[in-house]
Amino acid sequence: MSDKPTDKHPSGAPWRNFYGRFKGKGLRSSQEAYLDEDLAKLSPGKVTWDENPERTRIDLEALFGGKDVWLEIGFGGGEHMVHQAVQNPDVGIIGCEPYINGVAMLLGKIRKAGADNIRVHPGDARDMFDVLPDQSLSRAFLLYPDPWPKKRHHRRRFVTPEHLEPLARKLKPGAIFRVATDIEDYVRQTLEQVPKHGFEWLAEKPEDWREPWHDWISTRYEQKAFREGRTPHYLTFRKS
Ligand SMILES: C[S@@+](CC[C@H](N)C(=O)[O-])C[C@H]1O[C@@H](n2cnc3c(N)ncnc32)[C@H](O)[C@@H]1O
Repeated sequence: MSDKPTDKHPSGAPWRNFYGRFKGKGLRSSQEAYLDEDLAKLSPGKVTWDENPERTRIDLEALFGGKDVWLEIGFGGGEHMVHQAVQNPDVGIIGCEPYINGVAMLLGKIRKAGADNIRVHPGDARDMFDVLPDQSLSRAFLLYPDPWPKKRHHRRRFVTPEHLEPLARKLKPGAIFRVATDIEDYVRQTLEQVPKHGFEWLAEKPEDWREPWHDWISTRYEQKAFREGRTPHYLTFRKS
């Protein structure tokens, strides 16, 4: 059975009532329109459901016609994802973000750029790990993940086995995983944890973290980090 996106939730309420979590300012009416009109069309959720969870998978061939597939985890306002989509029309990009205001911002940017190679999951990246085929992604981005600064909250960080193990399974051998963070202790945890999951840190010298990627565009969160005097770190890993 296939799960077709429809214009309305079965209850008749607009989809935006069911996506993500609301946070921050209310949505402008134009943003509500983006959510109502565009989100169902941009869903990666053409999942073939099966009683066996191992066979419940997204058909990426149908979604992107055989293009390389990249994943952005926590796209915030979506500026980086739209930038990459426009620069790389031969790639299909799936973005995950539970922050509904961010999803609405992204949809506005997709309309403006006219990008047709983005699909949006308005929720947790772990939902995608459940439905993506293994070894299907050639790139993943984790850009300024939530820092969880208190020590007792470090286990909530994305760079923990709970997230890294399924992410590693979804990446192809040779795939690239980029992590940007402005938190030194996050760098420590990333360099400690990510290599345990079959990734090699691609740094010729330790200070290579200072250089942004050649195709980088600064994100909203990075701009905030600069304003508050924090230093970005750019880490690149390759999946073995
Ligand atoms: C600090 S913000 C950075 C946003 C954006 N990448 C940037 O650089 O501006 C971290 C984002 O990750 C999202 N996030 C947190 N946990 C997530 C998860 N499990 N799956 C997807 N997104 C997540 C949050 O909602 C938040 O928008």
